[in-house]
Amino acid sequence: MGDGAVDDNGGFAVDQLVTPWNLSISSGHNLLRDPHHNKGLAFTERERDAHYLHGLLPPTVFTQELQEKKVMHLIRQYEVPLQRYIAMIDLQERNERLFYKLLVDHVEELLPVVYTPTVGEACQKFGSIFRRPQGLYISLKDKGQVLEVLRNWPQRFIQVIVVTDGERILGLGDLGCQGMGIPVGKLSLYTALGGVRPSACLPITIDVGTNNEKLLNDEFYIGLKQHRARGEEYAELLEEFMTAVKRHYGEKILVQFEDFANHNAFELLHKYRNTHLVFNDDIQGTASVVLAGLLSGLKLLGGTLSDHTFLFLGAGEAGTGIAELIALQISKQTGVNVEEARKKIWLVDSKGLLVSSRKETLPHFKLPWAHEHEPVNSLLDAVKEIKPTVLIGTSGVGRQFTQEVVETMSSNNEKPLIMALSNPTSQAECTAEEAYTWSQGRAIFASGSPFDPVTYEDKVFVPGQANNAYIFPGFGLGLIMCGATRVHDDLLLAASEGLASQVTDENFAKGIIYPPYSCIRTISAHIAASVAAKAYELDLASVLPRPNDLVKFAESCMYSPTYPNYR
Ligand SMILES: NC(=O)C1=CN([C@@H]2O[C@H](COP(=O)(O)OP(=O)(O)OC[C@H]3O[C@@H](n4cnc5c(N)ncnc54)[C@H](OP(=O)(O)O)[C@@H]3O)[C@@H](O)[C@H]2O)C=CC1
Ligand SMILES: CC(=O)C(=O)O
Ligand SMILES: [Mg+2]
Repeated sequence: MGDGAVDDNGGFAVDQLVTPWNLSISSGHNLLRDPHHNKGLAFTERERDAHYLHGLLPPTVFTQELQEKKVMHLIRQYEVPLQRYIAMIDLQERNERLFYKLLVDHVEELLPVVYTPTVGEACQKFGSIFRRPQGLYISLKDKGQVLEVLRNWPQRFIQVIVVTDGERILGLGDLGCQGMGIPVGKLSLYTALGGVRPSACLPITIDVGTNNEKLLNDEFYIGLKQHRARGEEYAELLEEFMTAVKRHYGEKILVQFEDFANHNAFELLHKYRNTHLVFNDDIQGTASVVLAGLLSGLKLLGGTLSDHTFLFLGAGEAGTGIAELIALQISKQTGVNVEEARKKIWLVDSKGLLVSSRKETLPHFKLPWAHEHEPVNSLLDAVKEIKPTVLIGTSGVGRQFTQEVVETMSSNNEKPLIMALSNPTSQAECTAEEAYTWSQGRAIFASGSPFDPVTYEDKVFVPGQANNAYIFPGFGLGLIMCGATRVHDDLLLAASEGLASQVTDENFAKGIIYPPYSCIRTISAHIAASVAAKAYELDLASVLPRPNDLVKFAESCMYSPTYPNYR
C-alpha cells in the first residue's frame, strides 16, 4: 500500500484496487457467515472451543429442535405470506440445514410459503425483496462465454439444474429475470421433498430480455432491458448453454426446464431429449402427477381410464402434456394405438374446442387433438356437447369453471372429477368451495395451489393438491440414483404408478386422490424406486449392479438436514 492510499473509506482510497481474500477453512466469524455450515446457537461448547466461536455467540446452546420451534414461532407471527417467504429465504441464506429441517418437518404448512402460491408474488415483487443473489444468471451478454459463467458457480459437483427463461411464470406471464424465484423454489423442494443435496442443485435463469412493458419501464428491474430475443439468437444461446452444461457437469447432469413459454418449451424438449438428460416439468411432471391422480381417482369413480372422457380448458404445455400421457397409458392398458386412445380426450383453447376445421391454424402440439367435430366456442358448450367425466383446467386463467360449468358436470356425472390446476391461487379455474358447493358435495376435486378443507352440509371435504411438486423431486432422485442417461415416457408412467400406489384406503375413505404431503419423503422414495426400476428395465441406468431394494436405496441416498458434529 503506497503513501496516500489510506483514507477514511475502510482503510482504502476509493480508487485503489483491493484483493477480496478469504480463508479456506471456515472458523470463527466466517463459520457463522457460511450458511452451509452455520448452526447458530446450536454450536456445542466443544465446537465453540475448536472453531474460535466464543464471544461471537451468546452463551446459551440450543438444540436444533429448539431452534426449529423458535423460528416456526417467529414465522407464524407474520400474517402476510410474503413476509413468511422473506423470513424463509433469510433463513436459507443464514443456516441452510435449519431451513431444510423446517421445510421437511412442516412441509404442509411451509410449502405454500416457499412454493405456490407465495413464490408467484415473490417473483412479481422480486426487485423489491431482492437481497442477496440466489442462483446463476446467464444473459445474452454472456454469449460466447457461458462455460466461463458456469465455472463461476462455487460448487463443482452438480446433479440437477432447474432452468427458466422467465417467460411463463406460473399463470402470471412474462416476469423476465424475476422468474429466478421459480428455479430457486423448485430446487429447495428437490432437497426437502426428494432428498437431493442442496450443494448439488443449481438454479439458473436465462435472461434473453422480457416483453413485459411494466418491467421494461421499471428503473429497478434487475434484468436486461430489451425485448425478448427470438429465433436464431435465442436458439444459439440455449445451444451454447446446453453444450456447456454437459461439458462442465458431464452426461448425467439432469436439466429440468421450467416455466418456458410453450413456443420454446416443446421445441427445447424435442431438441434435447435424445442428447441430454432433460425433463420439462410443466409438460411431463404435470402429466405424471395428473395421471397418478386419475389412476387413484378410478377407485372412487369406477371403470378404467378408457371408460372415461376427458375435457381440458387450456391446450398448452400442461394440457397437451397431460393429454398425451393419458393417451399413452390408455394405449398400454387396452392395446389400441395412441391415435385411437386420443379420441377420448378433448381440449379447449382460447378460441374454443380443438376441432379438425381449425387444423390449418394450429401449432404442431395441438394438431393431434383436433378431432372431427363441429366448432364449439365456449367451455360450457363443450361440456354440454362432449359430456366429459373428468374436467381439467390448465388455462392459466382464474374462475373459468363457472357455476353453470360445474353444475353441468354434476348433472352428467354422479361424481365429477374436477381439477383446477392453474397457479397461483388467483388463477385457479375454480376454488375448492365452488367445486364442492356447486356440485352439492359430489365433486372429487384437486387444484394446483392448495385450498383449505371445505365444510359443506356438515361434511368436511379435503381437496387434493395436484401439483408437479409430488413428482419432480422423487422423479429426479430416481434418475440420479440409477445414473439414468435419458428420460423415457415410460419413466413418467412409472412415476405416476409410484405416486398412485401411496394413496391409502384411509385417504380414499376421505375422498382424497393424492397422499398427504406430510409423507412426501416416503412418497418420493417410492417414486424414485419405481422410476429407477423402469430405467434398469429399459437399459437406461448406469449405476451397476442394480440395488435389490430400490426403496431402501432411495432412502439411503437422501440428504438429511440434521446437523453434523464438527471435529
Ligand atoms: N398444477 C401444476 O402442477 C401445474 C400447473 N400449471 C399451470 O397451468 C397453467 C397453464 O400452464 P401452461 O400449460 O404451461 O401454459 P400455456 O401457455 O402453454 O397454455 C395455456 C393454454 O390455456 C389457453 N387459454 C388461455 N386463456 C384461455 C381462456 N380464457 N379460455 C380457454 N383457454 C385459454 C391457451 O390458449 P391459446 O393456446 O389459444 O393461447 C393455452 O392453450 C398455468 O397457470 C400454470 O401455473 C402448469 C404446470 C404444472
Ligand atoms: C407448478 C408449476 O410448475 C407451474 O405452475 O408452472
Ligand atoms: Mg412450472
